[in-house]
Amino acid sequence: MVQTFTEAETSRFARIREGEGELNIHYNDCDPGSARETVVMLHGSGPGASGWANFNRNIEPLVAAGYRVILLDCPGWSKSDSIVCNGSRSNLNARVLAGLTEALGLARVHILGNSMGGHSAVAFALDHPERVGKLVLMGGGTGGASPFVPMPTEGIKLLNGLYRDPTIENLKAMMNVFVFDPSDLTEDLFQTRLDNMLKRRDHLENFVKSLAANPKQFPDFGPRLGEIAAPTLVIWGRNDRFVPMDASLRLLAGIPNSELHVFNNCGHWAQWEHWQAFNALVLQFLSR
Ligand SMILES: O=C(O)CCC(=O)/C=C/C=C(\O)C(=O)O
Repeated sequence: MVQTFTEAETSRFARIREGEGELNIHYNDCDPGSARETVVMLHGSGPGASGWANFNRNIEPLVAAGYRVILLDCPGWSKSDSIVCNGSRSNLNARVLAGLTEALGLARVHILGNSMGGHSAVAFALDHPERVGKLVLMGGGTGGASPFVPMPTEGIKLLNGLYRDPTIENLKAMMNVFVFDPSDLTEDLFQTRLDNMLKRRDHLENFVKSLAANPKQFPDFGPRLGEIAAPTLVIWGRNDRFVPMDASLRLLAGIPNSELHVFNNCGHWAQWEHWQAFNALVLQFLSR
């Protein structure tokens, strides 16, 4: 029988040191009870994003395969403390991930990062190589300009605009660019996402302040990708209008032990748009 989980029953908090203070960090812990390995999933930077919202189609198959799945809500999202990030948000998230894995006694984890989560996974792998098993980078992994697509991309412009003016119309405009086939997006999904956004206007305001303080929240790790020894699966949507597919080629070229899978007819949310094939791909990669 497939074990099912709810957000509420898996909801946890941990206090993580950051600088001179502490952050109250929310995460979901989906533990089958007999797991030998842990997969940490890191969400993207959109308004109202959370681990659960990004990865709810990916949790149960991984738990059914025996993995403990932890969904970290980065500072500035969901039920975690808010923060103004004046430096690298990729490295801030990596420090929080380091604190959480230490608090949970996890010496080594696999990391599945979506967009900003991918950038943060790479930052963590560069700072703590001994604590990374395998990496799955999906729609992210490094900042830096595309040689082919005008930046900021149309998707990022809509994302930044939504932070400034959080309306259902602007949310729909962003989400319709987010995925290749918007027909799968429901009014319920929009409303849930809008409710999550409006519950934490401090997150919205602080993201705008962070961008003003440092427009390059996600550094270009290109020169350091060769340091990553972890086996890495890069997954992208060919029709990604947020972080263009050529970023996947930079990751493939830079990370020595990496491979790339591109989903056709897929936007920026491969783990949601093609979830069955995505889950099978990830499980096969992790099991090797
Ligand atoms: O700007 C970047 O490089 C990262 C963009 C990003 O992380 C966007 C992700 C958005 C979501 O995952 C979401 O809104 O659910």
